[in-house]
Amino acid sequence: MPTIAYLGPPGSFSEAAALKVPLPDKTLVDYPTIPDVLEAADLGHTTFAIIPIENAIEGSVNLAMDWLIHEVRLMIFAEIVLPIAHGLYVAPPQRETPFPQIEKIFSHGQAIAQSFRFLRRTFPHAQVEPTLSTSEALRLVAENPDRPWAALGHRRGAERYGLVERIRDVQDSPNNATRFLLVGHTPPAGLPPSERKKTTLLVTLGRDFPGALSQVLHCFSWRAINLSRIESRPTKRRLGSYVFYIDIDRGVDDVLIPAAMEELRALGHEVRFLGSYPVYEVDDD
Ligand SMILES: O=C(O)C(=O)Cc1ccccc1
Repeated sequence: MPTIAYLGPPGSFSEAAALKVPLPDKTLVDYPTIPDVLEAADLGHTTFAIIPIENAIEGSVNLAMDWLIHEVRLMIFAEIVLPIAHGLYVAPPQRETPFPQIEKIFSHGQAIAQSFRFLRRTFPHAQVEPTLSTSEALRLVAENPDRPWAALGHRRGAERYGLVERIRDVQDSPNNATRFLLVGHTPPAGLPPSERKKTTLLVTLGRDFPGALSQVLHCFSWRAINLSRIESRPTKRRLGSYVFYIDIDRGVDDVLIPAAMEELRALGHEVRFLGSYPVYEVDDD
């Protein structure tokens, strides 16, 4: 049975995304950090890993992107788009603690960023402290019931740790969603067909010259290859040098995408193929 590494402990959004991977039999294994999750799959401790890569409000999850780009050699096999709603949870003894007396609010940096307006307005005096995951924050609050603390996280995660909901839907946009990637070394058998597909490439400019990026984009545009996302991340070799993470809004074909990659290489750019994969938009139920 395939195993999927995810950012734990149980009750995280990553777990909710992993549960939605459309493979009939799977076992989930939790790890404490995103690098640990990716390394588990890279070293073969698990068959796959699932990582959050981009959020509708906060944008890229840089740690996940950078580890995927630089530290492991994994391919992308599927994308799961999960709606994200955060609630504010407290331990049972704090169910009536007035908001101005809540001293600390814990959560993952992404969840804090996705709820920043709410936190500033409703808890201007609270100390906001980042944790490795939202479920880690929920657990911390549950383990310290006598402290006037709260956590932002997933409703089902909060139920698992016996917490009480004080406010629901605190994220700064009702359409909040996160893209998760399923990555591994060997493609899964039996993923169902999807309406949408994507292809992801990493392009590093060979050398910098006026119009270098425009040249790269031109290789796609004249072939009518539509890009749905382009992000630059540091190459980490020196300041000011970037790798472009490029999503194409369709699956790889026999002619146009391979030709674009060949042309980019002939022009002296580095190209890495990260995968061509189905996109599943799921409900969080
Ligand atoms: O901390 C979690 O629960 C995660 O899985 C990371 C995350 C945090 C906030 C939104 C989406 C993913």
